[in-house]
Amino acid sequence: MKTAYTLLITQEFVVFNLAHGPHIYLWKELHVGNMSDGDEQQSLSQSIKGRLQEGVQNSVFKDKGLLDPDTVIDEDRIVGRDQQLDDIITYLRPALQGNRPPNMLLYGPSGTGKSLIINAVCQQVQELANAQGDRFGVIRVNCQTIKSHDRAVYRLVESAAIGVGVDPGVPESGVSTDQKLNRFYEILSENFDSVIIILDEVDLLVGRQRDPNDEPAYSKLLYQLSRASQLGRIEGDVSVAALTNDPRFMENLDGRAESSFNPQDIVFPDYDANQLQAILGRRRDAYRDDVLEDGIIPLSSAYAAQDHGDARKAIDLFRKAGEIADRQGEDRVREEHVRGAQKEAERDRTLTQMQGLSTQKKLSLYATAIVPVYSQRNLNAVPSTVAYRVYQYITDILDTDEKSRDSYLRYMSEAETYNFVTSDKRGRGYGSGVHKEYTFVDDPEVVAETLQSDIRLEEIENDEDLIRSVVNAQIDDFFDGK
Ligand SMILES: Nc1ncnc2c1ncn2[C@@H]1O[C@H](COP(=O)(O)OP(=O)(O)OP(=O)(O)O)[C@@H](O)[C@H]1O
Repeated sequence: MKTAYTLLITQEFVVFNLAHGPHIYLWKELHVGNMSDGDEQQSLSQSIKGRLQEGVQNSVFKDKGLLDPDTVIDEDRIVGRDQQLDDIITYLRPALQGNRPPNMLLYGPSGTGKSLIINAVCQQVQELANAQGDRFGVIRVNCQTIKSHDRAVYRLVESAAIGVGVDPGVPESGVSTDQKLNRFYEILSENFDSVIIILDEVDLLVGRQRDPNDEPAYSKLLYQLSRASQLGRIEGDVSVAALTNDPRFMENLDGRAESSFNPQDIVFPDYDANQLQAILGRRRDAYRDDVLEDGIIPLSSAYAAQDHGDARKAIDLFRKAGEIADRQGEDRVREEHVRGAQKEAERDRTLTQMQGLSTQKKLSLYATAIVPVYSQRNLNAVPSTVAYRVYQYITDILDTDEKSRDSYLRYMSEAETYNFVTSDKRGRGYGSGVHKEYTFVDDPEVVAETLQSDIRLEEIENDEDLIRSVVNAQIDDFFDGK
């Protein structure tokens, strides 16, 4: 039965004048469900459920998991990489014949399939080994966030222990690294005939180096693991597969580590736009039938190909475009959604990289970015002279410190090392000298927008027309002036 009441809603309180006196609720509390036994609550739940279901039913995705960065895909979705597959199959075959596979070094830029291919082959070896009654194990550790050699050893213990369902048997701290290493060898000896240790992003395991000449942690670890196997400190066969983006990785290894690790190299080159299209094509069924416009896969691939052919990036764009379509309640994924996804990705990258810059550096970069954005001419490269004058004008309206032209050039060199811009020197004809010009790696509009909110430049929003005319006056002066 419904209760009769009158309602008074203020900004913060809701007053129910019930028969037995007023009841006052905080408006916020009420929103999260204080009327737990009322019809209103039921209809609110129904409406939330309805909206959730509507979101699921109307989604453009059929199997979004296929575009999840961590999904292990079936073999039939792997495109190309035949040479790398052949090599790794050849190197790992001995594991099925009672012999030790060689150590391996897989290198290539990020998103080129290193983890995918090694994991796919290891999975098959594991299935075959199980079928013939051999105990083959795979221990994976991503070294990206591991800060020291000791921590890396503990992570190996932990990963091995979880894999075989035993207690790590050593605490994370309070015992020596050697004790942890011994426990690791013990777990391996007791549980496996053959083991592959996959060290992903191995070059990031640098550890605490007091001196730049100190041996990096990865060098020490690779030495220990390869020696332990050679010296028989582990009963079964142990091989290490190290994955890295750094083609010069071996140059940084200590001599002893280099000679005991002594890996077989497997190179993973960049993908081109056609290969990326094929990779996305095999995951097309992540989407419902007929929701993808024709240009979606080529455009996502083209953007990712510009960025050294990173398959992860192509897949991310392909997924984010669908997420944008869903957010906008549209039933088709259009090219505009891919462009939106690319802008979001650039904005994220810009934001992350900008965190290290000081306000003056950000201002210099902002002044440079708005030149092509506001220019009436088709301007790809920004002359430093124009950008510096715009910088001066902006510091003037903001009433902030104005740094010298040399400082501005220095800040921009730093922006170059962060890969926001590339620079070139260009002559302006006989007797006119040489000037420096900057080209933005990402869309300068995105860089300018991101910087504008980051350094709270809202106060110059009102001066936008004025700044636009200053930019164009400076450009005209530079190109047409004497
Ligand atoms: N040849 C391929 N066929 C199908 N999918 C691929 C292929 N190469 C890469 N991918 C997909 O791209 C994404 C990135 O691949 P992967 O993680 O293997 O790259 P990586 O080279 O190990 O990168 P990183 O160096 O950053 O760790 C994964 O989702 C993977 O499934």
